[in-house]
Amino acid sequence: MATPLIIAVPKGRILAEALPLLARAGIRPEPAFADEDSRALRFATDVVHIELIRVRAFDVATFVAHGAAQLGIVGSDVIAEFAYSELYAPVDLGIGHCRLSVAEPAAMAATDDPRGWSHVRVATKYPHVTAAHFAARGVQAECVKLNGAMELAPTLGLAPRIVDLVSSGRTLKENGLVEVERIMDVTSRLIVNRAAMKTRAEVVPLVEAFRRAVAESR
Ligand SMILES: Nc1ncnc2c1ncn2[C@@H]1O[C@H](COP(=O)(O)OP(=O)(O)OP(=O)(O)O)[C@@H](O)[C@H]1O
Ligand SMILES: O=P(O)(O)OC[C@H]1O[C@H](OP(=O)(O)OP(=O)(O)O)[C@H](O)[C@@H]1O
Repeated sequence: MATPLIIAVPKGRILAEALPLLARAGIRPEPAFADEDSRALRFATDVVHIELIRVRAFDVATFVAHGAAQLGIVGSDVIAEFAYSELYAPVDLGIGHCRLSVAEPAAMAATDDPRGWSHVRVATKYPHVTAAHFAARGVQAECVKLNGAMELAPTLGLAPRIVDLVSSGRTLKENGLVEVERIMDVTSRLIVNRAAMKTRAEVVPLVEAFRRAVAESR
């Protein structure tokens, strides 16, 4: 029997936006895939030999980089944070729009000038992107790694600033923070394992199917 082709898809907010794109690319998973209450992690699709796995957003890149999955759907924030050389990101899927930004308490921002920073202490889920961003402009960044709820860090004294994803800005506002610097714009991408691109004949036609699906949805 042929080895199945595995596509890694993040659970959470991207899943809902990814399902119509997958369908347009000709891949319809078994119903349990869209059911967030299901405890299954590996799902059949209506395409023989194509299976989906549902993993955490940050783990999609790791599964694909190591060849455990051949393709994946993941935010460009995650791709930038890992910078795996084994990953190729050929299609911008146009979903999961947000931005990665530096934020700080509104009272602090009133008198703060980012051009005067020489050292910053930052709470973030993105220590590598954060350090590289600040290093590029000669600022040393000391990062406190968190996996969520970064917005709590300034008021609780963990770090005066945060680097986190912003979309509507509601989370910042409700926690008394304001955006002071934008690091990158983010959308979700189709990622492919570079070796699989060469060794699995099904990969290139699938990439083209996703490209067409995105063009049709515009
Ligand atoms: N507010 C947002 N608006 C749009 N896209 C977002 C937003 N927040 C996150 N994303 C995108 O969705 C991806 C997954 O984010 P999500 O918040 O679902 O993951 P998470 O809850 O942090 O994941 P996990 O629980 O696995 O740690 C991010 O990597 C980013 O690309
Ligand atoms: O600007 P907004 O529209 O408020 O969106 C920003 C929020 O969205 C993301 O979190 P998410 O809602 O995914 O929660 P989580 O990180 O705790 O999973 C991000 O980490 C911010 O907290």
